[in-house]
Amino acid sequence: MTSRNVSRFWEWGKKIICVGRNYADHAKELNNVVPTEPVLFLKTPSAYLTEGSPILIPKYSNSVHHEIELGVVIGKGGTAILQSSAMQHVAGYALCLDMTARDVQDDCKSKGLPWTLAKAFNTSCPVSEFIPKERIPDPGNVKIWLKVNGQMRQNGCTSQMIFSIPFLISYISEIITLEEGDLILTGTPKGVSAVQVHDELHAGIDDVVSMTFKVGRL
Ligand SMILES: CC(=O)CC(=O)C(=O)O
Ligand SMILES: [Mg+2]
Repeated sequence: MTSRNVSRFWEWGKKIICVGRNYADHAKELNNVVPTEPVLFLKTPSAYLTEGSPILIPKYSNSVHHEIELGVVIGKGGTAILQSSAMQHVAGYALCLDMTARDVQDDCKSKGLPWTLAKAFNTSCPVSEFIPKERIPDPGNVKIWLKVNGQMRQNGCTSQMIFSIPFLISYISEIITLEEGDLILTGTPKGVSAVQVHDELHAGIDDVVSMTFKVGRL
């Protein structure tokens, strides 16, 4: 038994594993090919942000995009987890933002460089409160939405994911051992766009959870 409470997973310093291009409509809006295998990248724990503190646009970017995503919080670790038992490793969920310095990412892509500067900067992973798994009986069919200053920008459904949550847990755990407190970001639907200083981002999962973040600059 651990004395820590997974409902405050962002304080644990564990891994943030992100899946990219998991929605065909988003891959297409950025002129990316629709993948046949998951595209993975990482954020560091200093990317975590909870409500009440602002998202900070880094000095080196002029185009930071919002990406609303369903996050899966791991409750029981494992390596080479079978798809059939993958959901037993889930403690719950969180609504997450994969804030992305798109101009930097485009530059990295053109030079064949890794995406760390674009994806892993401090405050690049705002998260909602923890949602126990019982509150989302079918995580493969929930609506995730995001408004900027009251205007709907992203309004997708996790049923549009190319790779399901059990598949992702199994696939990732073959490569990277999953631990209690890790977070998997499952990709974003279409509608990503640049945010500006003083913007207000308001997002939700069906009627399960909502969260609000303001945007600032370093
Ligand atoms: C092109 C991307 O930034 C991929 C990504 O993060 C996604 O959610 O899709
Ligand atoms: Mg993303």
